[in-house]
Amino acid sequence: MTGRLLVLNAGSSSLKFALFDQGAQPVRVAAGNLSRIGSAPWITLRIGDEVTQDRSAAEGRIDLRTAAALVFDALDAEGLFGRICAVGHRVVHGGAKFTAPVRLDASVLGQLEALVPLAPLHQPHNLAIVNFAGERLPHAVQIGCFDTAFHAQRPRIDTLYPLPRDLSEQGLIAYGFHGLSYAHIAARLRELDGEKAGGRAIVAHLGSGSSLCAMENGASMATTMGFSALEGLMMATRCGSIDPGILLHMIEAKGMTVPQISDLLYSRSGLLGVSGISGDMQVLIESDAPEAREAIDLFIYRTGRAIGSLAAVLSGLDTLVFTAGIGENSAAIRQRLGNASAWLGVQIDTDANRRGDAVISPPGSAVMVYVIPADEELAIAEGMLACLQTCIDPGDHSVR
Ligand SMILES: Nc1ncnc2c1ncn2[C@@H]1O[C@H](COP(=O)(O)OP(=O)(O)O)[C@@H](O)[C@H]1O
Ligand SMILES: CC(=O)OP(=O)(O)O
Ligand SMILES: [Mg+2]
Repeated sequence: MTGRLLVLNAGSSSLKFALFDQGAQPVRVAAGNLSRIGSAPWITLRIGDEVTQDRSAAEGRIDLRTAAALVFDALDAEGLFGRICAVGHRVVHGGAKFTAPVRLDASVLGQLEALVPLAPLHQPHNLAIVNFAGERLPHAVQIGCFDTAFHAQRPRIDTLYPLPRDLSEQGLIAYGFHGLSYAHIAARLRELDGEKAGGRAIVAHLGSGSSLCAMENGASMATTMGFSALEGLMMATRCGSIDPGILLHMIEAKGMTVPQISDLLYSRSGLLGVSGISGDMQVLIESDAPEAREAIDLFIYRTGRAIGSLAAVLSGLDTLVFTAGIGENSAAIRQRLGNASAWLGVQIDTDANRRGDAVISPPGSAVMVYVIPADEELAIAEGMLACLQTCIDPGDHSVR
């Protein structure tokens, strides 16, 4: 009997999880999501095609370690806890060093801990979940797969900031994130379009955290997130790109401390900050408040502008892909971003978009527009298999 792979994908508003049978290719046997961890935690679990859990998971805000405990309990209750031989984790920041899946031993974990200040909404929670999984499944191998890895080979010019050279050499460069999602989308585009993989493509990963990736034949050429997961698009609670002069003003004129500024930029800005209501796009869409409307308008404006900027990197556009929570579920946001990108040749078929079809551009349009579900879990499971084959002896799970 083969072992099973448990995948844990901690995002800023959710803990997604999946169980795969180990084989030449990973075969998914169960999957679920503990969403809205910051407001009203809700868990869904699907085994095969059957939804076995779809319920409130806790009262009010929980941390990710608690979320992991709830997920482990849900798996246990369904009898899915045995046979897990490896746990794969989405680790948001791999820095300059970790550009491929790696076994999470004490030395690696120490190095990843040092990157916590660069991704405070994610990295500490990722590592807390690794520790938790190690306690609950002490015999399972733990493997980290990195959001930064997919972007590591992109042109150097896109990684540089116009700062003194010695700072770039110290690692103050743009890393880019959401790479596990982009790797999966690139693989799907390759299935749909062969080696061209959509040619000059922009992938819009619009979730709680949002970013864009410009791809050429499936390879990352440019991306909107940078040194940290703060840069680029306006997000649920993160500001995205702002004038760094604002930070100087906060420090000099307002006397704000580093933790106060960090809290402002990561947790009190974006859709939440502008609306004053919520960082959840669905809540804002359903609201009549003018502040909610303005927050959505700003999200569209800035995302549309960024699509234009990445199209300039690609010198044109053949393919546009929407993915992640907002990209997959909101026809209204897709329509508005399509309209904002009409000058690039983007057209949206209103009915196909409303139905959420896989292709939402009309036949014969200059730019193919797809909706492709994010599947970071599959990208992680594939990374785990590669790591188990290359760096771990399958016999005893010890490092070769
Ligand atoms: N039907 C919908 N309309 C608009 N936004 C939606 C819809 N469904 C989900 N979302 C948004 O998707 C976001 C969560 O996306 P997700 O990719 O799961 O985030 P993360 O992985 O960062 O936790 C939430 O902000 C939620 O509002
Ligand atoms: C990197 C990042 O922002 O991830 P998420 O969208 O899952 O919060
Ligand atoms: Mg996510």
